[in-house]
Amino acid sequence: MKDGDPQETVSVLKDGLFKGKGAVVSGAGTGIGRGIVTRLVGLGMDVTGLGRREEPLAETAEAVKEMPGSFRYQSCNVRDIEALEAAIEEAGETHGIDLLVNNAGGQFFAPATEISRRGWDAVIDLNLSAIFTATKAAYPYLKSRRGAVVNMSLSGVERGSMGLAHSIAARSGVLGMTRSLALEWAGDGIRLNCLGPGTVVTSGLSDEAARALLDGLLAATPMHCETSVEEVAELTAFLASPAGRLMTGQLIQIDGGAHIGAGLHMIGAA
Ligand SMILES: CCCCCCCCC/C=C/C(=O)SCCNC(=O)CCNC(=O)[C@H](O)C(C)(C)COP(=O)(O)OP(=O)(O)OC[C@H]1O[C@@H](n2cnc3c(N)ncnc32)[C@H](O)[C@@H]1OP(=O)(O)O
Ligand SMILES: NC(=O)C1=CN([C@@H]2O[C@H](COP(=O)(O)OP(=O)(O)OC[C@H]3O[C@@H](n4cnc5c(N)ncnc54)[C@H](OP(=O)(O)O)[C@@H]3O)[C@@H](O)[C@H]2O)C=CC1
Repeated sequence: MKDGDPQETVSVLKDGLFKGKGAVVSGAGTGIGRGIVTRLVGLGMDVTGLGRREEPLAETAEAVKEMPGSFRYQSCNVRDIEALEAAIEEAGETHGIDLLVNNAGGQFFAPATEISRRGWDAVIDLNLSAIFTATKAAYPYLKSRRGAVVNMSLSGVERGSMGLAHSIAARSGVLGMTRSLALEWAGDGIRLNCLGPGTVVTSGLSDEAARALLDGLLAATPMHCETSVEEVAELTAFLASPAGRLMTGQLIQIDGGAHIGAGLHMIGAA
């Protein structure tokens, strides 16, 4: 994003759009999650943020405190089923859930031969099972508001990716689950979609190995660009807005064409 302030540049939704609406965003203390919270609260939403560490969540709270909506947070490990269910219920009872953003996620980068069963389970728990738990727990609240779910996925999830067998398996599972629940819950007016960002330069991609791959990733992206946090946030808000009313069961890739080029799926091949 080269022109002007990124938020200004990509903001197309109208002020006050989400006044009186409620959301839950996981992974709300950093990166994409913080960007989504910032946009939703800016549009007037009351948002509960989840994450394990309090400090980054408190920083998000500080960043949005003057904005039209509100932000509260709870320390919660989304791999702890009971804690996650309790956090969703509390948010639902406090401000209702018009939007659930399952954004917390991540993985380590390793060839399949170096992924232990515990490593596999950790990545599947975080990137697949936790999303099912949160979405199921949010169902009654989503139903009463005819709400929406946005599941954070990866660009190129429908292709394989070297070094990411566990994560791609989990996120492919989320895509299948998203489409299945889009069918099951369509009659309740609940819509579910996946977003597939390309390369977003956040603290999650700041280690040395990731930085070393970044240039290659961007070179292999047809539009030769990163995806900004603000672009992912605006699209998330769009999907929850009345303009997204007929969109459900979709994977929307916001990646400068990476998924149709020699993008993320070729990571490690270079
Ligand atoms: C580089 C370029 C990237 C480039 C990658 C490009 C990706 C595309 C874009 C995606 C970007 C992002 O997702 S950005 C977000 C990135 N942020 C993150 O990924 C942070 C979140 N990640 C995590 O918390 C961890 O990776 C995760 C494993 C999921 C959970 O960690 P836990 O603390 O619960 O688990 P641990 O106790 O540490 O480990 C559990 C098991 O996993 C194994 N394990 C952990 N790390 C391992 C590793 N590097 N290689 C092998 N095995 C590993 C351990 O050995 C354990 O198995 P045993 O030894 O058998 O006991
Ligand atoms: N950056 C990128 O290029 C891309 C990222 N993505 C995906 O977007 C999402 C956000 O990534 P990004 O912002 O870049 O990375 P970050 O590492 O900054 O964000 C991950 C967030 O998830 C939270 N989290 C991780 N594990 C848990 C857990 N067990 N319980 C609760 N919260 C947890 C972390 O908080 P805490 O550690 O405090 O728990 C952190 O806030 C992830 O799913 C990522 O895989 C997808 C495509 C590209």
